[in-house]
Amino acid sequence: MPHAQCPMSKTIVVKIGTSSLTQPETGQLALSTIATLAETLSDLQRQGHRVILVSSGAVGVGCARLGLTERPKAIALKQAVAAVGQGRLMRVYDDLFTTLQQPIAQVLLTRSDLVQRSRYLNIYNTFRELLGLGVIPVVNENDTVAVDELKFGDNDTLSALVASLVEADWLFLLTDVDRLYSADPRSVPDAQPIALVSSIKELAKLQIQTGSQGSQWGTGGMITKISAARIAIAAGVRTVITQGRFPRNIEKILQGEPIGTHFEPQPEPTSARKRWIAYGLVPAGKLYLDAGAIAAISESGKSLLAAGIKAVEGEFDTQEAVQLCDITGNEIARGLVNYNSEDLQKIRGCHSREIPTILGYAGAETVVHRDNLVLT
Ligand SMILES: Nc1ncnc2c1ncn2[C@@H]1O[C@H](COP(=O)(O)OP(=O)(O)O)[C@@H](O)[C@H]1O
Ligand SMILES: N[C@@H](CCC(=O)OP(=O)(O)O)C(=O)O
Repeated sequence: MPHAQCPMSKTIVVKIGTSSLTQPETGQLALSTIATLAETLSDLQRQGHRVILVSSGAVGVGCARLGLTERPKAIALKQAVAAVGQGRLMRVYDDLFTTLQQPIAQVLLTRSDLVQRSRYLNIYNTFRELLGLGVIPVVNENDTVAVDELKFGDNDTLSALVASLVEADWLFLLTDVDRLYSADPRSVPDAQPIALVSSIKELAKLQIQTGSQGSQWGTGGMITKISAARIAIAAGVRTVITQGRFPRNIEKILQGEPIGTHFEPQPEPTSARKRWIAYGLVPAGKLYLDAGAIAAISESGKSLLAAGIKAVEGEFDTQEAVQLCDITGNEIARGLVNYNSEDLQKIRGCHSREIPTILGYAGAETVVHRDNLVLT
């Protein structure tokens, strides 16, 4: 979020996971970590930076409050527990930040808040006002009302979307390991630490193993942090994975110390509208493309034509978002379609000039125009 007054001031999004906010043995709050985090973020705010905290912990704290020893699996129970924990969590944050004279705000988001462009922009305006007022917004998913089909699912993704929305300079993903490794260091003792990932291409080459899940209370494990980093760096946000137990490291990292794993931002960030298409919208279907179409969209920056579509999956309307995949289902891009799924089933594989005869009307020449297409 640009700031007219001070060129040195940065927009910083910090995400802290349940594994750092709670003590692993008891599930009780890790008070010293939270207090140091509050001090660090308040100091950064006072130095002129704009700070947003994305905090997990509603479910973990709710469980501790209710004496539950395991993260609930049933959705209704999880939503009820989150309602207990979120209030408790905010109470703790507000006590600590108030002691430090730092106002905070609670912002609870659901996936559907980002789908509609007007709501997406509205959230942007709210963040801008809060940051302009010197407030630190404390963001979480609104777990109590979120439905499965429309969920961020994990706060790593949420924090990357928030960082992209506000065009942050930095995203810090605080967790219970000191950095990213070539494999899960808990199960692979000789896993190699990774200090720097300089591009999305390099990330693919590293072939990092992440196992299937995270710690006992965490949700996504390392895999969601890596995909969050991809979203953030595509938006031009420098991303760091580092240990949550030492929040003061955030200041050291900002001063240039090589702590944690750094992901360099893409030099030419994807435009705000394309970021909304790629990550704000929820794709309603999939188009499977042949090799020629993949080369055309990914190497030559061309629009997608019907001729390159091998198969169509899902039911969607015109102007909805779909995933563009290779024949095995790997996503390459996302885009807004100019035809609904029913019409696409009829014209897939056909030349554009045949479309009016097949459909009985002259539709768009492209299925996804390059202005509405974004490589993921
Ligand atoms: N390649 C990897 N490098 C580092 N940690 C990994 C890796 N793969 C899996 N992990 C695991 O991910 C865990 C952190 O994820 P998670 O428990 O979801 O944390 P949080 O609650 O901070 O979101 C670590 O405890 C670690 O065991
Ligand atoms: N919204 C959930 C957190 C989901 C989540 O991503 O948790 P974590 O892996 O600990 O960051 C909560 O507040 O419990």
